[in-house]
Amino acid sequence: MVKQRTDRDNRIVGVTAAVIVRDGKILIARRKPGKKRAGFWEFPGGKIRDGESPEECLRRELLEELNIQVAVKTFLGSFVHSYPDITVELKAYLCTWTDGEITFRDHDSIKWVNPKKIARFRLSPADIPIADRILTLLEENFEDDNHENRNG
Ligand SMILES: Nc1nc2c([nH]c(=O)n2[C@@H]2O[C@H](COP(=O)(O)OP(=O)(O)OP(=O)(O)O)[C@@H](O)[C@H]2O)c(=O)[nH]1
Repeated sequence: MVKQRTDRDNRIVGVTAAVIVRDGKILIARRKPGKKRAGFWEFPGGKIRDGESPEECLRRELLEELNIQVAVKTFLGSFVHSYPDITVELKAYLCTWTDGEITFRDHDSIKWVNPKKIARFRLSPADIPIADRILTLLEENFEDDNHENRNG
């Protein structure tokens, strides 16, 4: 069996990731110097605290990290990834930005990107399956739209 590195209690650490969509673009944020995986782009979010739901975690983290309020919508999937220091289970949700102006705390830059161009950015490795999931959903919607157009 492959040995996974986990937290002190030998757990996989649950982490939330918000895929915030606006005008067809999604928000990515770059981890600031001094943080683990500094310089990598990720979806904002963070570690789920004991007793907290992923949705509560996202609302708390987005307020703490970016100073914005979000509505948590669709669950996109959950992806486990092992780094040398931690194993995370990243739980991704589509979110919409409902209030507040963005200011950063844990990041040094943010970008709104066309999901089709996301591969140009050096994403945290755990986020790559999320980006793939978003692209698959976009393709499925495109196919659905084409299907509807053809049939009605
Ligand atoms: N927030 C966030 N963390 C991610 C993503 N992808 C990914 O691998 N991670 C990893 O998941 C862990 C979450 O850490 P974090 O630093 O954002 O969370 P936090 O603020 O709650 O914890 P902290 O107070 O220990 O820094 C880090 O090891 C981070 O590198 C992502 O898309 N968003």
